[in-house]
Amino acid sequence: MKTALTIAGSDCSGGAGIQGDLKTFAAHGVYGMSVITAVTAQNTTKVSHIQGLEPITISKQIEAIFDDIKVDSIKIGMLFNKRIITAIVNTFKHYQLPKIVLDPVMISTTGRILLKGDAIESIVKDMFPLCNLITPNILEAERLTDTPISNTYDMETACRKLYELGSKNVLVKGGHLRDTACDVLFDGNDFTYYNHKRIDNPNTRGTGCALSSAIAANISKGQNTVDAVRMAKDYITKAIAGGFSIGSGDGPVNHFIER
Ligand SMILES: Nc1ncnc2c1ncn2[C@@H]1O[C@H](COP(=O)(O)OP(=O)(O)O)[C@@H](O)[C@H]1O
Ligand SMILES: Cc1ncc(COP(=O)(O)O)c(N)n1
Repeated sequence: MKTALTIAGSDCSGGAGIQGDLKTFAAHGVYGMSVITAVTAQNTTKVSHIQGLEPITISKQIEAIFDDIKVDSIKIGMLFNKRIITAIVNTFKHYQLPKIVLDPVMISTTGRILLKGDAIESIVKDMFPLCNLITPNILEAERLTDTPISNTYDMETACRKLYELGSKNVLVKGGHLRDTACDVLFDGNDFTYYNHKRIDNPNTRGTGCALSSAIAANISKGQNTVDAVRMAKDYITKAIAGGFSIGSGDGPVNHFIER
């Protein structure tokens, strides 16, 4: 059985974060494990509370897993603050790491800041160079490159700038574009486009979390990055088409679809 580890925040309502990641791993037939960075109280309408965990609690979770179990890939999501990032990076130094897929989560769909301002610099400096792939959405790519993005040409430019920050591959996600849901991958030489039609379904909570976890799961199963992203994009497209309403806000994507 292949394994995958998510290092992310808890979403008690089960759509995004650790809960969405573990559902994605399970749907891929990969044994999922989790290191929780922060506990959020959130639902389909808002994030009402965030408690970042103490760095020692995060380091100890990482050690418990790596001291005992082979980890075939890591997905990283909500990191919340600089102390948490430093703890993870320092603990990582003791282990041989598998490929890392990092979703630089900054703001929830419901509008709450999930990454403090001073943490952005640490992610870029200390984490990006450890990554096989980073998967910013348009807003995150704009913030990280300080450049507005309104089309796929701008996405390519952002990919080039982000690549210089140290990750081996960059995927800029186009879920926030108006007409298409086109994602652009850059490996330092070539661009790969993953172009799907936009699906008209508001139930898209957890899309970014599910996409990055699906990529990690595919990498655990031996896929290269280009194919792992292609398969994950097919997965998320179906999961969004099957997204359903569970509360008064936007509902979650559906991991229980026929494949
Ligand atoms: N309405 C949609 N129809 C089809 N694909 C979508 C839609 N919204 C998002 N996606 C896809 O879902 C994935 C997550 O993208 P995005 O929404 O940009 O990220 P995030 O959840 O981090 O904001 C990407 O592959 C994106 O293209
Ligand atoms: C713990 C956690 N991690 C990530 C997200 C982002 O997901 P979304 O963009 O769907 O709000 C979230 N809302 N909560």
